[in-house]
Amino acid sequence: MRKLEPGRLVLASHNQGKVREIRDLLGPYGIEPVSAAELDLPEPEETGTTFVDNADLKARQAADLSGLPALADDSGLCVEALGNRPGIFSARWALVDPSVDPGAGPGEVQGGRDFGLAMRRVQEELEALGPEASRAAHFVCALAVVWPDGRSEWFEGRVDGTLVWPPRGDKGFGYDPMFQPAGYDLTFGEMDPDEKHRISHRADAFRKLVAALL
Ligand SMILES: O=c1nc[nH]c2c1ncn2[C@H]1C[C@H](O)[C@@H](COP(=O)(O)OP(=O)(O)OP(=O)(O)O)O1
Ligand SMILES: [Mg+2]
Repeated sequence: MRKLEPGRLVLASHNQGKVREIRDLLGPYGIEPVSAAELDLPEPEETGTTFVDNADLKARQAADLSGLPALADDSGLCVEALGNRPGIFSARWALVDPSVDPGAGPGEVQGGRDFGLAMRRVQEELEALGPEASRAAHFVCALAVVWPDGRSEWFEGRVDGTLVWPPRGDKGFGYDPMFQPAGYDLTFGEMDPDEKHRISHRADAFRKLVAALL
C-alpha cells in the first residue's frame, strides 16, 4: 500500500476546528498538510448518503483539482433516540437560514452556522420525546484518502457518550459542549485537546489511517 509523504497532502476541509484537530493528529508523524483554503479549493456539495461517501467526494474533488493526495473527514453526531440523526446532516442542522429544512436532504450549504442553534434543535427534539427518552449518542468520523490516480482508502472511527443539557465548555467546536464521552465527567467542550485526541471518533479513525499509511 502507498504511504503518505510529508509536504504532499491536501487537507480537504473548510472547518477550522476540524483542521486544527487533524493538524494535531498528523503532527507527530511529520505530515503538515496544505489546507483547502490555502489552495483556494471550493467547498463541494455533500450529496452522499453515508459518511464515507461524503468523505470520499470531498477528498476526490481536492485530489482532482490539486494533483496531490488528499485527505477529507466527514463526521457527525448520531443521537440514538432520534434514529441517529442529525448524522450526516450535523453541519446542516447548524445553518441559520430557517428556510433550509435541516433534515430534509443535502440542501445548499451556505451562510453562517450556529452550533448553539444546532444543539438547541437536538435538545428540543429529545424533549419532545419525553423525560424517559435515551440521551445516548455517538460521534462518527470517516476519513478518506484519495490518490491523484483516483484510488481511495477509507477509515472509520466512533466514540460513545451521553448528551448533557445545558451545554458546557468552550474548548472544542460543533456539538462538543453537549457531548460527554462514556466514562468521563467532562464534555468534549471542557476537555483539553490532548485528552479529546486520546478518545475521540477522529482519533479512532486516525489510528487506523496511521497504521495503514504512515
Ligand atoms: O469532534 C467533533 N466535535 C463536535 N462536533 C463535531 C465533531 N466532529 C463533527 N462534528 C459535527 C460538527 C460538524 O460541522 C459536523 C461535521 O460536518 P462535516 O460536513 O463533516 O464538516 P464541515 O462541513 O464542518 O467541514 P468540511 O465538510 O469542510 O470538512 O459534525
Ligand atoms: Mg461539510
